[in-house]
Amino acid sequence: MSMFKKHQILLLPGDGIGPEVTVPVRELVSEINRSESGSQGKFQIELLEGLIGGAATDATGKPLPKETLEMADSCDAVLLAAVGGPKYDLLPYELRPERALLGIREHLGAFANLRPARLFPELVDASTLKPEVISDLDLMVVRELTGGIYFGKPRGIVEENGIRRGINTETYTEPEIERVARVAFDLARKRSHRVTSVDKANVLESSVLWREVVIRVHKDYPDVTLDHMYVDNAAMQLVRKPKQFDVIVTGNLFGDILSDEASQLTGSIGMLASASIGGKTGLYEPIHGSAPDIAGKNIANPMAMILSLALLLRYSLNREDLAQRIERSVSSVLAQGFRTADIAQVKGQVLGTREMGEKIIREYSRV
Ligand SMILES: NC(=O)C1=CN([C@@H]2O[C@H](COP(=O)(O)OP(=O)(O)OC[C@H]3O[C@@H](n4cnc5c(N)ncnc54)[C@H](O)[C@@H]3O)[C@@H](O)[C@H]2O)C=CC1
Ligand SMILES: CC(C)CC(=O)C(=O)O
Ligand SMILES: [Mg+2]
Repeated sequence: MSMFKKHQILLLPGDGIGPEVTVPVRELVSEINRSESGSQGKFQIELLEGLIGGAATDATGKPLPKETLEMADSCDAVLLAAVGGPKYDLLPYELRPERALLGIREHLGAFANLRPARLFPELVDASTLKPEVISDLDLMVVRELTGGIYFGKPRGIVEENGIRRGINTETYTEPEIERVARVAFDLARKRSHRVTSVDKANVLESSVLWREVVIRVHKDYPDVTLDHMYVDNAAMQLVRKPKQFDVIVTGNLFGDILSDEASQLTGSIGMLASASIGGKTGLYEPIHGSAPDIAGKNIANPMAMILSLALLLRYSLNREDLAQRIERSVSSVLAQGFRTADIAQVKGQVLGTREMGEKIIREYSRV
């Protein structure tokens, strides 16, 4: 009988391109298990699957079934593809797929969303910026994930005197800011010791407090340089001179927007993975959504999802070696000239989602 526990990962394919980009992950996990099963091999992964988003609503009437949360709690990590789609857009907020996404992040306590934006050298031509501005780009957006305006109360649509009003509330507490700031400063220590805190402290009290707390926490990190930037300027600076940034720490809404912007610097949103940490169980997701415009066509880029598995191995399963092996496999396939449609603007042979997944897995078995 086996003497070791398999690492359990809960896979949540979700909606739109979610199930498509999940296929290569299942195959890659099989390949990892195969290559780790040697006589020294004590490392095996068991994939469980669950429902979330529109797929869960279709099957159970609820976007975030209790069973999904129970499975998430008992697993070592969760890997979620994407949720949402036009079919669900008119549902009330509590029943929307996006509510389920926020719900699982909150349930897991995954308050720090790390969104690395690293340019694979092979994709310099796919970036929207000139090679001299963009080459070697490697920045990290640390986005607060379980607070801010996506969660603040009051929220809703009310009617007063026949006029409807949509309400959302941006709110941050000191402990919420402090804990995510610490994650950013700790990360900066492992990188180039620079943090830019992004806020809108010229008009928002939540940002005034954000800035105050970040400055206070910074006192514990004298070896790290801290500067502050308003979010409108940061959005501009990201496309003007992105290499001025190393770690960006910011709130939920600003981080959501800035990381999608950063993805274009690296070629495509189909390339960027994320890790949401801070709770007992880590949550890993590509930064993209369910991309209904390309769903079901076998053209979505599976690399963001595959690279999210790499982050899971790095942060939750403590296997930096396997994370790097996946990243090397992606690099190597790109170096051979293979592209998915979203990164094929300039050159390369265009592969479908499945075929790109197969290439990366074959490469993984070699590198
Ligand atoms: N984490 C999640 O589950 C997220 C879910 N959403 C939901 O997804 C749905 C669509 O939202 P959008 O604003 O269109 O954002 P999106 O990220 O799904 O798509 C934006 C654009 O990027 C493209 N794109 C995204 N992922 C790609 C990939 N892997 N390969 C190639 N191209 C890719 C899409 O085709 C689209 O043109 C909505 O229901 C939204 O609420 C949006 C963002 C995150
Ligand atoms: C439902 C949204 C908050 C999802 C999203 O755009 C994201 O987390 O990047
Ligand atoms: Mg987003």
